[in-house]
Amino acid sequence: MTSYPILVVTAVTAEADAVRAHLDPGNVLVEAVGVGPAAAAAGTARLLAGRTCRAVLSLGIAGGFPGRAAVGGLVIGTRSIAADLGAESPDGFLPIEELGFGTSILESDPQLVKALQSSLPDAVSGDVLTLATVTGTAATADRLATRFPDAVAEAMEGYGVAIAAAGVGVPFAELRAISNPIGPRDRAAWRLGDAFAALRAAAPALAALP
Ligand SMILES: O=C(O)c1cccc(C(=O)CC[C@H]2O[C@@H](n3cnc4c(=O)[nH]cnc43)[C@H](O)[C@@H]2O)c1
Repeated sequence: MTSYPILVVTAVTAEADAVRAHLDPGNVLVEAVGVGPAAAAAGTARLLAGRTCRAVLSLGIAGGFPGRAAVGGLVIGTRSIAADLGAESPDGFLPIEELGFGTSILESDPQLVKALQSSLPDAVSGDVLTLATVTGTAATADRLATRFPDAVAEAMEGYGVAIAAAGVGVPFAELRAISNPIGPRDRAAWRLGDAFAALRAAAPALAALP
C-alpha cells in the first residue's frame, strides 16, 4: 500500500537540517519556507499543491512561557493560536472570533498529538501561540500568559502552516524546541544549541507518525 509522506515545514534552513539528517527522505519531506505566519502559509500551500501528504507538521524553535515550558525542552502543540489576529480596543484585545471573521484557533490532529506524545514522553503539551512579533517585554509576556492560560510556547509560523493544511484537509500538528524564555528581550540568553539538539533528538519521532 502507498504511504504518502509527512511534510515538515520549518522557518529556516538550520531547523530543517537539524531533523533532515536523521530521517529517511522517502518518508518525510522537510522544507524551510521563511519566518513568520505569511511565509509559512504561502510556503506550505505551495508545497501541498499537486502533492499528497498524509500529515503536515510545523516544526522549529520557540520561546517558552516561564514555568510552563523549559529552555531546551520540547513542546507538542495541541492548538495553534494566532494571538495577534484581531483588533485592539480600549477594553482589551478582540480576537477575530469576536469580529466575526473566522477563527484564530486551529486544533492539532488528535492522532498526531497522541503519536508525538507517545514517542516524546518528556515533551510538554499545550497551546502554541503564533505571533508576527517576537515578545520582548515582561508586560507583553504577562498579558499573553493571562489571555492564554494553556499556552506553553510562542513562535511565528504554526497558525500559518495550520491554515494551509486545513485548506486542503491534511492533518496538522506543531512541534517546537524551546530556545528562550518569553519575556524581556535578551538575545544573549537564547540557547540555540540546546534547542537544535532537542530538534535532532525528536527527528525519529517524525518518521513514526501515522
Ligand atoms: O532578535 C534577534 O536578534 C534574532 C536573531 C535571529 C533570530 C531571531 C528570531 O526571532 C528567530 C525567530 C524564529 O524562531 C522562532 N522563535 C524562537 N523563539 C521565539 C520567541 O520567543 N517568540 C517567537 N518566535 C520565536 C520563530 O518561530 C521564528 O521562526 C531573532
